[in-house]
Amino acid sequence: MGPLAQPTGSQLTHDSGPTARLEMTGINVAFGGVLALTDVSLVVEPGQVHGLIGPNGAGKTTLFNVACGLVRPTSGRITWRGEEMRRLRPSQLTKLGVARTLQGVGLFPGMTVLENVMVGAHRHGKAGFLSAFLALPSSDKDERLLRERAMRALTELNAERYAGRYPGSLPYPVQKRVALARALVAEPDLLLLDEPASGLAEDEMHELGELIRSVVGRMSVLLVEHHMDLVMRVCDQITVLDSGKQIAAGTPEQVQNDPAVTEAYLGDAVDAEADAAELSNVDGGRTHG
Ligand SMILES: Nc1ncnc2c1ncn2[C@@H]1O[C@H](COP(=O)(O)OP(=O)(O)OP(=O)(O)O)[C@@H](O)[C@H]1O
Repeated sequence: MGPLAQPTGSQLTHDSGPTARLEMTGINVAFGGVLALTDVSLVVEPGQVHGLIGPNGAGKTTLFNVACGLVRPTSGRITWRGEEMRRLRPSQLTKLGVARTLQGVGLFPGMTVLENVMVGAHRHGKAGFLSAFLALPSSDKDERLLRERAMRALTELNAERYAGRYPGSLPYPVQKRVALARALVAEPDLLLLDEPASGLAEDEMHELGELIRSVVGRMSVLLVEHHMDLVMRVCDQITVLDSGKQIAAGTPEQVQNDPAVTEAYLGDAVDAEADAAELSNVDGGRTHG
């Protein structure tokens, strides 16, 4: 389920107004015997950046995947623009005004950067996804418009000079920018970002933060991210998960000052330290024993 699902009502049309609100309520997800999410609720308000944070294994990616329809919750309710969603196919995301970037970059290796971004523009191009994908636009005019939109998106991401290159020949941070251009070119009302800053250098992360803030007038954003400074800088609201449960929610300031959050992260750090100590003992044993 998720915005990928068909609305149970009749409205499938584009609505970029203030009703563009994603609401997930009482979400439970079980993978076999593992409870990945227990009674989690989260609302992405129109025009806001909502951060989703938590230590490793907290359930962030699972909730993100619920929001984009890749994981079907065991129970719970998802509404998008006031319409309850039921089971749907990922191909419907764009039509519903939702775009996402996943942890992996996910570009098509056999297509140029420009063609990759053109694929993302199909929501607005009359030529349609299949035509764009097969490079068979229904008309020269359609193709020209599609190209112009894609170039504009690449320019916004400062990646226009790579338009004719193939993704595999580009550094990882550039590939990430192209993936973001592909998501933005559809002009979504909701942008879902899963760890967009991973693998980025400090200055690139700063640029990413500015970019996220710059699109907020046009869309809302759900951001899963480990880099706390980025999250605290760009988010209006934050939900914190730990072991599949929501342990805090609020503004960056509220969340930062919440003892439950400190404890969850501290616990994680202490575990990591213990693991590291254990590892160094093992290593020491092997080397010197
Ligand atoms: N497909 C799956 N099958 C079984 N268990 C899964 C699956 N996906 C996730 N899990 C489990 O669900 C829990 C939540 O995982 P999830 O990846 O959502 O956490 P996360 O907060 O995104 O972690 P990280 O920050 O390490 O990416 C973990 O215990 C994980 O092992």
